[in-house]
Amino acid sequence: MIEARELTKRYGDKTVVDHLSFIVKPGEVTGFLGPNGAGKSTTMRMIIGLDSPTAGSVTVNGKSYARHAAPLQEIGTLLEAKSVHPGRTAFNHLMALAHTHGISRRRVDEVIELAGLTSVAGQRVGAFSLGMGQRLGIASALLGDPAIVMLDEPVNGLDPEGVLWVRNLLRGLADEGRAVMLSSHLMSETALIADHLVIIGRGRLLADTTVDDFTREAGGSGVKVATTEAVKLRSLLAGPEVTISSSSAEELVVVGRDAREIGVIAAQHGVALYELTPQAVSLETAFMELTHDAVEYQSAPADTERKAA
Ligand SMILES: Nc1ncnc2c1ncn2[C@@H]1O[C@H](COP(=O)(O)OP(=O)(O)OP(=O)(O)O)[C@@H](O)[C@H]1O
Repeated sequence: MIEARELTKRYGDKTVVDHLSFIVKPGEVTGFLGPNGAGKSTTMRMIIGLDSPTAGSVTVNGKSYARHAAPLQEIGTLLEAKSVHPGRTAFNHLMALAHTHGISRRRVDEVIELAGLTSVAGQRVGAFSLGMGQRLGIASALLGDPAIVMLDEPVNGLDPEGVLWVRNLLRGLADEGRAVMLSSHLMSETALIADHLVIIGRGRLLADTTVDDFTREAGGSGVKVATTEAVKLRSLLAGPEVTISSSSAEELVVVGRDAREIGVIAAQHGVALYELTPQAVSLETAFMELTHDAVEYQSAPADTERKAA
């Protein structure tokens, strides 16, 4: 378990992480989301003691990271720009790490296989593609068989097969009872892997929720119905919790009744429908709306860019 309490980091007069509290629980995948510059990497660096908090605290399995005698066995991490000696082979890199923690050669072979690196284990890391480097980073994170796995942007640079592999691997690790935390700036990808979401912007907590709740809230913007009998259908669907708007003579947008209910009412009254479409908001759109005011690097709208060009 990771527990952050009022975690704060300032660089000069800039507050990069601002009174952030959250829990990463065993048996769950926690997605740590935020736009570029939100403070995700800084928070992760503080979790493993690479940066010290200006205020607040964070513990890993009940203690600060530095107080664990064998931290690799508590928390396995993949942080961006991890330093790996380019002249070493993948096998030697993992063996060197294993030696520092008394981890057996057998475990090194296991993680090489788990990460799909068997055929390239004897190759120099400097010649690795971005995707192979990510796999090696994940293999390193799993070396100590840790109860917590924390990965910064683990699908960066991976091809679709690699993305699927990470997704299944992380799901499997959580199902074994481990606490899994992964950062991302992609909501849709994270929603496929995570159970729990911690969303930050400008270092502050914007939402601590579940993927199910976030998806449900993002989806509730009505059902579009098209029929030649719009006036009749409007009165059939009316109700105290129902709002109906109309953009043309044959179209209604109904909020407060789902598509199934509307279809059944229309059929019972012999009203023919030629469209019945739930107006789902994409997860990415909902995420962008949530984080909009907290985006550090706003891009100009596309048409402004065109005019400027
Ligand atoms: N050593 C530092 N000195 C000064 N400012 C820093 C330092 N490290 C990070 N920052 C600033 O802190 C903010 C948060 O950076 P951080 O890398 O934690 O964000 P992030 O959410 O991981 O972003 P990204 O998705 O782009 O990786 C940024 O504005 C960054 O410029």
